[in-house]
Amino acid sequence: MKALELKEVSYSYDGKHAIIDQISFGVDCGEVVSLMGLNGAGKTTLLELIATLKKPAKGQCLYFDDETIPIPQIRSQIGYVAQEVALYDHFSIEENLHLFGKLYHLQKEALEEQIQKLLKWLKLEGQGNVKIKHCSGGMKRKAHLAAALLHQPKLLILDEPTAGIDAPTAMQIIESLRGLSKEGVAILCVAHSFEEVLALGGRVIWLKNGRKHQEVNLDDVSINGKEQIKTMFADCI
Ligand SMILES: Nc1ncnc2c1ncn2[C@@H]1O[C@H](COP(=O)(O)OP(=O)(O)OP(=O)(O)O)[C@@H](O)[C@H]1O
Repeated sequence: MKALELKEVSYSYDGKHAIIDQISFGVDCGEVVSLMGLNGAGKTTLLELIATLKKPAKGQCLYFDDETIPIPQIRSQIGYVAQEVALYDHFSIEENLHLFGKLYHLQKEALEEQIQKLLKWLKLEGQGNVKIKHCSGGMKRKAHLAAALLHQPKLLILDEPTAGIDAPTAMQIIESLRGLSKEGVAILCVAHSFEEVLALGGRVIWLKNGRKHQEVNLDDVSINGKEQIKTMFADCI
């Protein structure tokens, strides 16, 4: 099943210049798709369109092969991790997760179970009572990811989930994401570096000036091929 299908989606902030220009692609359940592109290529805008925070000027975003699914229902099946960590500084990681869980209307026991599962899975065990303002960048990113996963979304949309964190922690997050995709979650991720894209596997789509510039399935490419691709797309990284 397709978790997401974009059909010639366009968007403009001023009604004149297309920031997103007729982009089409799909993401299957259990698939990982990375988005790359230079600053200003349109990656964040595209994710906001997919997360239903913006409406396409033209074209259509389809979710779960269902043309009639209403926006609240789409949102209940999407996890969106924006570039900025949006957690309450004065509350602990667990307190934040409880707050978000209530927003998703999760039952108390199920929420507690899900929080403990996510803390363990993201290697945050024993750190749940640390206030966000005392967390390292990596801990904040992981807590943000946990908040987006509380309601067990089928489509996960991530805007540079490893920005500003060290390579081993970034790789831990990527491993966790790969695990999720194996469980059937569709993942669309703006990647921070080509190394991360390679570690994530799946498909990579390069955006350039709001358009889909190139698309490659890394699972079909040899190690030498990956080096060639890296060189080939150096102007987009
Ligand atoms: N609120 C806004 N109003 C007008 N223009 C905007 C707005 N937000 C973004 N833009 C413009 O849209 C274009 C795409 O921005 P966007 O943030 O989507 O790119 P990006 O690829 O995510 O960049 P980065 O890698 O720097 O995060 C840029 O030219 C940017 O200046």
